[in-house]
Amino acid sequence: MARFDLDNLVFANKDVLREDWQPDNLAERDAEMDTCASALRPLLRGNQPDNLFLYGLTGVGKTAATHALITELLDAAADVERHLEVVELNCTGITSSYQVAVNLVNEMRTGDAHSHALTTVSLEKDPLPETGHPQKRVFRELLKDFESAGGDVIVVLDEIDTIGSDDDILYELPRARKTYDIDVNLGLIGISNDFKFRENLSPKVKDSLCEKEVHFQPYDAEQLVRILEKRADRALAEGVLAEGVVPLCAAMAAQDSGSARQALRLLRIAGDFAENGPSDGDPRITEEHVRRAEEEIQRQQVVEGMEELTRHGKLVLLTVAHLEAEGETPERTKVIHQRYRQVSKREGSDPLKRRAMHDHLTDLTLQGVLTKIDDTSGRGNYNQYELDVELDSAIDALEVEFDDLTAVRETAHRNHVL
Ligand SMILES: Nc1ncnc2c1ncn2[C@@H]1O[C@H](COP(=O)(O)OP(=O)(O)OP(=O)(O)O)[C@@H](O)[C@H]1O
Repeated sequence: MARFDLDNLVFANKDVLREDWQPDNLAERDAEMDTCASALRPLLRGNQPDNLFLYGLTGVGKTAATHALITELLDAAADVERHLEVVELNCTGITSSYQVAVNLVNEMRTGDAHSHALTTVSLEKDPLPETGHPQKRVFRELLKDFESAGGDVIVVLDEIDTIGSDDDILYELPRARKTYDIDVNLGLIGISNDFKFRENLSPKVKDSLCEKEVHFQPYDAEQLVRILEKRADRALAEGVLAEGVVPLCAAMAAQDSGSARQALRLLRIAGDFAENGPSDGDPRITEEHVRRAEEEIQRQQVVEGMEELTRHGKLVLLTVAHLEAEGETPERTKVIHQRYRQVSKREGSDPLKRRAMHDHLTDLTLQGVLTKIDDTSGRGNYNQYELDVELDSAIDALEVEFDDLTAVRETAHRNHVL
């Protein structure tokens, strides 16, 4: 096939399988969207809405449902001739209420406000500097801007957990009508995948932000099949899907996380393998492509996770990879530490004490690279660790940091674990 030949492609519209594609009708989230709609409906009659807090694990449709809902609400507001403005902020990297307020102001004031999926306000005012004002003053500016927007306002704060305990804004915004005497109905939608953040909210914030809480449960395999089928219909060329591919992507994602993002990613990467692999002019996505996609995703995950690791985190992972190649995992912390000391010395690093090394085992477990197994057999209670990713993926990722890992691969082959 010529390099840019457009015949025999797997994808009809690959964008439909991408993360930022907004489905017209969001399947499988009717109940959650109904609850949210009932909280926001008062706006259509010029009344104060209930604030909403949407939470659930990653990839379960919180943001997609919010976008779909706001689109419906804006249509309904236009029908009854009510002026409604929306400001959306993704709080990733924002760590304080002050920064949230400045970013909201600038979201409304700078020309690129509409680059956000939802934001509809666009004021022609100078942006605020990121620092240097008292917090109260920034809050006041924000509320003045809400008034200047000329209608009622919905503020969407996605990934709101990044502000941690610096959460004044979640208390101030819902009270703004009273405290700052502004004549705007204001609805706040907070979105988070951090369950601890929700648990740790102070009672006063909980009362105001979480007037209605909506828990998005992980999708099960059947739901993921229906979600994938809808998107695959538009994304893929006719007849390219082998039977069993969608159920396999759905089952893998349901078993692991219940995330639609993960299921879509599996299908997209499987499609890439099918489109770019040998096909005799008749490409088809097969279950084999899905399995390769899963390995590829895992490999990427480890590589990404590795980038965040310190040198000692990497040495700990290398140690567990050695043990895995020898067929010795799961293994206890004590033994891992003994091997880690040897590995560190060989790699020219001073080994950490056992407790400090154990912190790295915990971090790697939280990142999903290792699994911890409680061993209560025999005397005492031990933690054991093993890889939670394919050994092959871990070695690939480790090769970025360490020179020659051929010996680990050879050991793994000898022991039939690769
Ligand atoms: N019910 C659904 N139907 C179709 N696509 C969906 C559905 N739920 C989620 N998706 C898709 O899955 C991807 C992830 O969804 P979304 O960003 O809404 O998840 P989230 O719960 O907000 O995750 P995070 O907490 O990581 O931000 C998006 O591409 C979204 O379009």
